[in-house]
Amino acid sequence: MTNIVLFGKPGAGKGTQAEFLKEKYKLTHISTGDVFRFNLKNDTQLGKQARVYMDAGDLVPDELTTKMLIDEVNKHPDTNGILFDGYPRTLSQSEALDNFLTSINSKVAATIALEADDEILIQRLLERGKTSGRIDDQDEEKIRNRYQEYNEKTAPLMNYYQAQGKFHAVNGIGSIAEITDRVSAVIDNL
Ligand SMILES: Nc1ncnc2c1ncn2[C@@H]1O[C@H](COP(=O)(O)OP(=O)(O)O)[C@@H](O)[C@H]1O
Repeated sequence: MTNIVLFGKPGAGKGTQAEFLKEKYKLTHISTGDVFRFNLKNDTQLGKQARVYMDAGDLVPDELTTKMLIDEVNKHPDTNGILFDGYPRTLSQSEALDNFLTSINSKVAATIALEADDEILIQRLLERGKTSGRIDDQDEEKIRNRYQEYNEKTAPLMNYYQAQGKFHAVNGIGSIAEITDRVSAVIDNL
């Protein structure tokens, strides 16, 4: 299994790149944000528990998120590899992911970060909010809260993966195809 973690701030383009990369490398794309939104829409137990956090732009508690993630991975026992999008987002999640992957004789092959400037990203999200219907993209205060969550809880993961020699940063500004090429160059060298 070639498992790739796509890393980046809200709006960095993880979901967009994942759509191309999953086809190109025949990977299973798991977006925790998408899974949560599906549960919200269908008003499941999980959706009910996650809603207050998501609507505020806060992270959903680790225990709930990790359980959901493991359930998703277990739905694809024969996959070539998973493209993780939006997970892990805290140190506890990265440790949980490593422990889980070890338990199935696998590991994270690489973490690839899409890098872009905050102000550009906030504008992108506000644009997305006009058409996507996502409550968390329509209010600048909620967006800024997600950046604060990212800076406090997610940014430290860069060191975690750097220490393992698995962290690769890619310039996230450019055309979609250019960025896919940059990410592909990293994957092709693994
Ligand atoms: N790994 C995670 N841990 C905790 N909460 C998460 C995680 N992934 C997604 N969420 C919740 O779902 C929301 C939307 O996630 P996502 O679609 O990845 O949005 P974005 O990257 O645009 O902020 C997050 O703000 C958070 O509330």
